[in-house]
Amino acid sequence: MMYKKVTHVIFDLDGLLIDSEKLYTEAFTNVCAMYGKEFTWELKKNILGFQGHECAEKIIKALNIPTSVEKFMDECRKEYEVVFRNVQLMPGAQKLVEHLHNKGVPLALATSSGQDSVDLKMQNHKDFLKNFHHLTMGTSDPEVTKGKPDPAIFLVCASKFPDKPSPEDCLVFEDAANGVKAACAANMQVVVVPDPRIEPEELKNATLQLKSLEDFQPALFGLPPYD
Ligand SMILES: O=c1[nH]cc([C@@H]2O[C@H](COP(=O)(O)O)[C@@H](O)[C@H]2O)c(=O)[nH]1
Ligand SMILES: [Mg+2]
Repeated sequence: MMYKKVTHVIFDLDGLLIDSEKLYTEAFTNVCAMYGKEFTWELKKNILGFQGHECAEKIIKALNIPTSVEKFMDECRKEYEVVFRNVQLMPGAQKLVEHLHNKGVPLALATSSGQDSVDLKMQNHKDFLKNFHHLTMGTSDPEVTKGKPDPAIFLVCASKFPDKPSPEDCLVFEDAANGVKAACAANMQVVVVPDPRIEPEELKNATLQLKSLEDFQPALFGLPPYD
């Protein structure tokens, strides 16, 4: 078998389980436009999967926007209140997560976001969150000393399962290149479901690349198959 058997699964959130990356893009586009600047894919691809303050820093610097990180983030937060009212789950997310949970596979979330942001984005998906044993939020958790691509978030997340699996026992799902790097650095296998515009070179270390979560076959990693 090409893939190693796992017992625990860790999911990224934005762009992987929920269709929020296009909403972040909408928010950033609007805030940049207030400064007469254009938020492009070239910029987006460099901030994908990073923590909020890192995104703000990179945008301000790249577009030479005359403002502070704090002010820019405040302006973004106002946009988030609007765009995140109706966040949709990604195709296949509910089916896969509920299937694994119902079969007794321990699941967790590891997101670069913070608590406020997760509360806002998941306001209509509270039942969905009950499938996860715990959430590790990079921006809110002091144990996560560095954001992705550092492996800290995945190692901290794995350590919060009661039976303390080793990294090799954990399978990560990601959409972003820096998340793939973080998972590899944590010594975990990683399934990537990327934005199709990401260069293949950036994802070459992923264990498996899929177009959609709907295409995932759990048995490949020794997980219970769909009935
Ligand atoms: O306060 C913020 N939190 C999160 C993001 C976004 O969230 C994504 C990371 O979240 P996750 O690790 O769940 O993919 C990033 O791509 C970024 O677009 C952001 O912009 N601002
Ligand atoms: Mg993501």
